[in-house]
Amino acid sequence: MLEVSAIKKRYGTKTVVDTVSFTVGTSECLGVIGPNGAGKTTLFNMLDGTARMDGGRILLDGQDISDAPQHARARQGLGRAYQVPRTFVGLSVYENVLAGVTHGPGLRGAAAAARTMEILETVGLDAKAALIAGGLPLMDRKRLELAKAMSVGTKVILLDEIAGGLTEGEVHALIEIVARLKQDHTILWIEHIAHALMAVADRIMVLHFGEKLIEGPPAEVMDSAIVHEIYLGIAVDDTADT
Ligand SMILES: Nc1ncnc2c1ncn2[C@@H]1O[C@H](COP(=O)(O)OP(=O)(O)OP(=O)(O)O)[C@@H](O)[C@H]1O
Repeated sequence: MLEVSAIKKRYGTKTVVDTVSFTVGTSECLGVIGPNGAGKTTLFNMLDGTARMDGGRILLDGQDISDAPQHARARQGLGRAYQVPRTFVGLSVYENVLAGVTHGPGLRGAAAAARTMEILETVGLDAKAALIAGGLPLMDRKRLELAKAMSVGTKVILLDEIAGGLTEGEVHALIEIVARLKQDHTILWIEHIAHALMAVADRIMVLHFGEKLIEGPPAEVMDSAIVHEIYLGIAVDDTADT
């Protein structure tokens, strides 16, 4: 569904994403981790068209979207949920999602209304459809952020550290929603909360100074010497003695 080949981004003389490639299929979740400044957000910005690429190619469902503007990528089914929810605070929960299904997949009338309610049910907000978004507690704002990403992202959803700031119980509820979304979407998830990624991701990719260091099954990647080294500062040679 998403095929990324050798994408690159430079700011001035600094290469912040360096020749990164990966593919993610439907009903798959690729977790993305890496220390601060590793290039994770810049990667997402290139995927959704917020940042221009300096090289490489992105195929979405077989179509080359490398030069497509952000709104065109949204129309082709790519949505994104942000760490700090970007809700329209003065609109209702329902109107926030309706705006997405209208502008993304371009639904109208009864079809748009039905899709909006279906999405709200998926994230557990159907009973709160009429409430004003700005008054929701944090977990419900996260649910709404996911709903907005779904409203546009009919095929691919980018999740940008959505579990931040939640209680342990809320993180579990979020994991369940993401697992539901995964059934019929392609998901990329940047997340610092490791157990959330371990629960849903099929593979994890590690970025460091813009380069992809490793990609593989979650347990294998999290136990790898390279991850221990970059997160805990334990040199690979040292671990051999312990
Ligand atoms: N608009 C910009 N102009 C110049 N440099 C930038 C810009 N955006 C990001 N960078 C630099 O690119 C590098 C990668 O940043 P990025 O935000 O993608 O990292 P990250 O892995 O998402 O980090 P974090 O986990 O802290 O969000 C950093 O060195 C950052 O300072």
